[in-house]
Amino acid sequence: MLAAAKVNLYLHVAAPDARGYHPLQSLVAFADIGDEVTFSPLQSAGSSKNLISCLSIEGPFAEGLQADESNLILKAVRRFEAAAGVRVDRHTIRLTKNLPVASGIGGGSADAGATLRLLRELYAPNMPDSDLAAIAGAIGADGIMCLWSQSAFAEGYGERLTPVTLPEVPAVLVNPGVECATARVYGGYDAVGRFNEIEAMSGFLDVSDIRQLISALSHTRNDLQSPAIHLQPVIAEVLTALEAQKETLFARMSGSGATCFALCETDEAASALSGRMQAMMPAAWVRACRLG
Ligand SMILES: C[C@](O)(CO)[C@H](O)COP(=O)(O)OP(=O)(O)OC[C@H]1O[C@@H](n2ccc(N)nc2=O)[C@H](O)[C@@H]1O
Ligand SMILES: Nc1ncnc2c1ncn2[C@@H]1O[C@H](COP(=O)(O)OP(=O)(O)OP(=O)(O)O)[C@@H](O)[C@H]1O
Repeated sequence: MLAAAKVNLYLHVAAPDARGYHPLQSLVAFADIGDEVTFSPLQSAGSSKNLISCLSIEGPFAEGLQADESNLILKAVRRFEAAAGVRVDRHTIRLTKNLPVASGIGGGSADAGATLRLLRELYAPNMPDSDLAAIAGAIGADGIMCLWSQSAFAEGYGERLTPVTLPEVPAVLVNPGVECATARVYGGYDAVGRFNEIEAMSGFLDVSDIRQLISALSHTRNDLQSPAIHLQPVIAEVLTALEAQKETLFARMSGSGATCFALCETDEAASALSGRMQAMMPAAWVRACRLG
């Protein structure tokens, strides 16, 4: 099951509430690339004594991620077991970690979301969407959007979703290989103390092609881009490099960073841009994809 990368096409953030959480408004889209979560039946049902041993992690970003209770996949399993009143003991879980960790494209939330979709299918097919969403939302602010992996306006703290139809857009994702801890980036936004208002955005409801999308995006921001650059200045280098390329129609950082995205007219343009960015930044993670 694909655990699709999430891209915040824009992200408007208001002042924190009493708990320190930030009301926001974002347009999120999902890529056709991501991590892979696979469930395999155990040889003898019920033979797993310890679920920790049932999660294995492989792939280019496996290193540094623990296959223990700190992993969002096992957090999803635990919460699902409690909500459904079942024991998840008939399968092993394999995560192929293709997405960089703590990179603003929701990898951990997407892994949890893919896990929950598979768990429902295999262990509680009658569980309503609302129950599954409640589990995903308890795991993180991006949990519900990454559970459904559908383009949407996200409001509230990221949990209130309005589906939106976007054109499929060729894109390039670039992560410079530095981690951005979400809480630190929000903390940097608070430290500056210049908070934006969140206005209703209607310009995206009838977007049918990439030009209209970019025109609507030009009136928006990612309010976390500046505090993320303050923490990791290399993000500004990525954006400058992307903006200087002829294939780039629009470039911005996603989420709390450090991954940046460029939107392109065609798949060929995205592929050419991806190749050139990788040559310019050999240590970076660079991928051409489609957002939709
Ligand atoms: C930046 C975004 O990715 C945009 O979609 C999200 O707002 C963050 O989503 P996430 O990574 O799932 O966030 P969580 O794991 O729930 O929270 C991490 C930390 O981010 C901060 N946080 C998160 C969401 C939000 N609306 N306001 C916040 O201030 C809190 O300090 C929290 O402790
Ligand atoms: N399966 C997982 N994949 C990635 N990170 C995980 C996973 N399980 C736990 N984590 C922890 O969660 C934290 C956030 O990782 P993640 O990759 O989801 O961040 P992100 O891409 O910045 O997400 P967002 O865009 O939602 O802020 C990391 O510090 C990581 O150690």
